[in-house]
Amino acid sequence: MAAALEIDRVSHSFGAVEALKDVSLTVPGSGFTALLGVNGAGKTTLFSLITRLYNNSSGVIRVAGYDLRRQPAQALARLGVVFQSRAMDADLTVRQNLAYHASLHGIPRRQAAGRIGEMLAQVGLEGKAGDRVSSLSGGQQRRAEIARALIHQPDILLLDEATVGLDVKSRAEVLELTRDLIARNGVSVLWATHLMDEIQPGDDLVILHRGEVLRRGTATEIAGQRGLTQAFLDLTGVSA
Ligand SMILES: Nc1ncnc2c1ncn2[C@@H]1O[C@H](COP(=O)(O)OP(=O)(O)OP(=O)(O)O)[C@@H](O)[C@H]1O
Repeated sequence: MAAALEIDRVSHSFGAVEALKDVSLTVPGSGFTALLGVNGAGKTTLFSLITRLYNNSSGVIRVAGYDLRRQPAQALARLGVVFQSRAMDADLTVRQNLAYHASLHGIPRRQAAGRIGEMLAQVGLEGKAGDRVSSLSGGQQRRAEIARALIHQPDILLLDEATVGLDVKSRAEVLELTRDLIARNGVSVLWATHLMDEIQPGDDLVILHRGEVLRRGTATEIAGQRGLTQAFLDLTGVSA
């Protein structure tokens, strides 16, 4: 299976601050890849490059085989994103938010209506389509954002610290839902987090620290005998 995302030697600076230094990683065509790093590691900067909020001026980014710089429309069409900050219009209903997103992707209205129902059912929000986003709980809003991000059937879903600000129960639900979607939709996931307990032994794991990829492998390989917490501490000098 082709890689869902390939990052090859990507760097990015904000003036004198080198936010990403020669970053390379691959997200396989299916499954859960965790991008683990403490605050300031460069996770959001990397997501901003993948989504073209910033231009990548060095290295290559490929989404589902499409070069982001040369074939941006094709690449972005294969990408679904849940940003760290809330990104839905709180005064509109869930359905209106999703319909707007579907129209941006050129999905015909009738097809979009069916797809919205299907995705809301998958994230456990059936019956909430007509509710204003502002009336939903934080966890429900995140789930609606996941449904929105999947409306155009992307190959890869990026989630940037998707559980920040949620209570323990909602955090677990959002994470479990995301893992279920991999099995149901065959989508592949890049999950950026600073929380080690969100990572499972079989997950692919990339450790990003101060803009550099320190390790890539399965969580089990990286953890070794000492466990992931100690391995992270040994690698970075800080605890996640
Ligand atoms: N717009 C910006 N201007 C200047 N420096 C920035 C900007 N955005 C990020 N940085 C710097 O780049 C580095 C990486 O930040 P980034 O936000 O990508 O990290 P992060 O891993 O996503 O952390 P967090 O979880 O806190 O957002 C940090 O040193 C940060 O201060």
